[in-house]
Amino acid sequence: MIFADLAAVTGDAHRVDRTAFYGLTAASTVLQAAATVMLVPLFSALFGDAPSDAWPWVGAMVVCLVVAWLADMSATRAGLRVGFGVIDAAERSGVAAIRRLDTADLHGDRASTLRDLVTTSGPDAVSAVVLMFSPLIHAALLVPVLSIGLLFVSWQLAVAGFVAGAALFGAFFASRRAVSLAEDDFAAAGRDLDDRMLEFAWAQPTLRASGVGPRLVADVVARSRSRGLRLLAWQIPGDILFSIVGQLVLIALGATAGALYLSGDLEGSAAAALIVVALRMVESTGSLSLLATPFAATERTLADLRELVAADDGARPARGREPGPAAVSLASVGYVYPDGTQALRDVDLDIAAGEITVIVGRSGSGKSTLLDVVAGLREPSTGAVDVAGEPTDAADRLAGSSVVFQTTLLRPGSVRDNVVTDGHDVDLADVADLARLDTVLAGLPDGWESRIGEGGNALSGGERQRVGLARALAKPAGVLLVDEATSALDVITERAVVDSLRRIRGSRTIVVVTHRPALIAIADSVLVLDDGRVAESGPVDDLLNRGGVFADLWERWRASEGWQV
Ligand SMILES: Nc1ncnc2c1ncn2[C@@H]1O[C@H](COP(=O)(O)OP(=O)(O)OP(=O)(O)O)[C@@H](O)[C@H]1O
Repeated sequence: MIFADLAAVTGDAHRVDRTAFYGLTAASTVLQAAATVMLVPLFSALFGDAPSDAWPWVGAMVVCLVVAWLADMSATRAGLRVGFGVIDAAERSGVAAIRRLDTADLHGDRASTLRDLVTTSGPDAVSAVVLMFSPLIHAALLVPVLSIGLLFVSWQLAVAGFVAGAALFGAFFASRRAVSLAEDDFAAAGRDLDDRMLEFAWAQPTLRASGVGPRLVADVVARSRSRGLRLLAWQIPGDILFSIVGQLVLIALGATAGALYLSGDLEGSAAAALIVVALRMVESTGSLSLLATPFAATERTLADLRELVAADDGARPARGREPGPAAVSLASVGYVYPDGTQALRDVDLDIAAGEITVIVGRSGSGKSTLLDVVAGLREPSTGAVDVAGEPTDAADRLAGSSVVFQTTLLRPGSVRDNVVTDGHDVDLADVADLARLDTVLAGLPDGWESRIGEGGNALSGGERQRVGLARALAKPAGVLLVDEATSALDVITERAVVDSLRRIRGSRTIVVVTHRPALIAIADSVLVLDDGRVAESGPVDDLLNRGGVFADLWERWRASEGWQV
């Protein structure tokens, strides 16, 4: 339902504006209906024995119309504020959703829906609130209110008014339904086209060589065009149906008034006034015929936005709750990339809350993919991931974990901007101490306020990683994931990172992808991946004693690094 969707998208922050918008629009409609029905006594007085009796009615009409006009102006302002609430929601939740996008999503309709929502449909909804909701409320209320007013003149006319209103709304919803179905078809064809273009871009050499690619794209363009024509073809009968019903309503009301006049139940002046009332009824609902197409589009946009906002809210950590370390368990987790590469197969894993787990394995064995799944950056293709004993989806895990990536990207701004990214209350001194960022800050001209990143102070790889670690620690998440961050660190910084992980041990569940002995040495348990499967797992000493894959890898790393644990 479009009103419920608007409320869900704009939220509590716009509750007052929405109430003001609906209330003032309804008040204006009732006043306009009252002014229209006043034509009946006004005409009777004007053409009766004492025409001067018409003045009070003229005065009342003017008052009603002026107050209605003032209410409309205030309603428009409130409606615009609600519209801006829609844009805010589209931008905020759209950007959050784009940040959560998995590569697999690019090969479906999600990316193009998101693009439309953030760039066009969301902003279009600003004007839609005023230009569409107002006439809709107006038309929906005016006919019944006019019909109630007609009860004071003649019950037959009131009944005719109610029937006419029902017919006009029936015509509106029928044409809106037809347009909506054709639009779904058209949108599906558009998404198909997006998919084919991406597919063509990815697999160009093969598709070009086989000569199939251009034909596939041409076919899908032709399909999209034919659905576009079908959409047009549905819009036209919708409009025609509405104007036919409008004419019939006018004739029926005119005929009822004429019959009542001929039977002597209605004065001539009242019958003349009623023709004006009937015209007003048809004219106010007539604007609905033009709204069928944009209405269907706005309905879809608001429904999509509502889903987006709900997903975004779900991705936010519960406010005021300081998450403790959480157990993580994976059951039969598999992951297949869109190109068919099976990166994980049947992975079972139990990580106790507060433990440090290190994932090792040869290049391409699936370590980063596994970390991405736990981080909520990817949804597994099969299997399930539970956190703190609860089943989760990617959005839950994204909200409950923080990640240090192999390289830390800095955005233009201060060190503080780069560390405190989600507006949480953070003890910066503590974070700087834990991430060993204090020595980096000491070397910068303005400490936390020093500009870094593009156009700012250049930081070394090790310094960037410490900013990355501080950023991850600043997020109050129960799970900390580290993806080979130490490969970019010098030995001194690496020792500092190992030291900070030791110090936060127990306060978060930590999972590290690495092949560095210094990090492996602090692990409570090690998981060895091989071709996407768990080859071995257990405490370091057990695995070394077992003399399997891990013992082999360990010897090689130590030999190549000359590192003494
Ligand atoms: N975006 C992608 N699309 C398709 N295949 C991918 C993608 N990313 C990784 N892969 C493949 O998935 C498998 C696992 O990759 P992953 O990066 O998880 O391994 P890894 O153990 O982290 O490797 P490395 O140590 O080299 O970083 C590999 O075969 C890799 O080629």
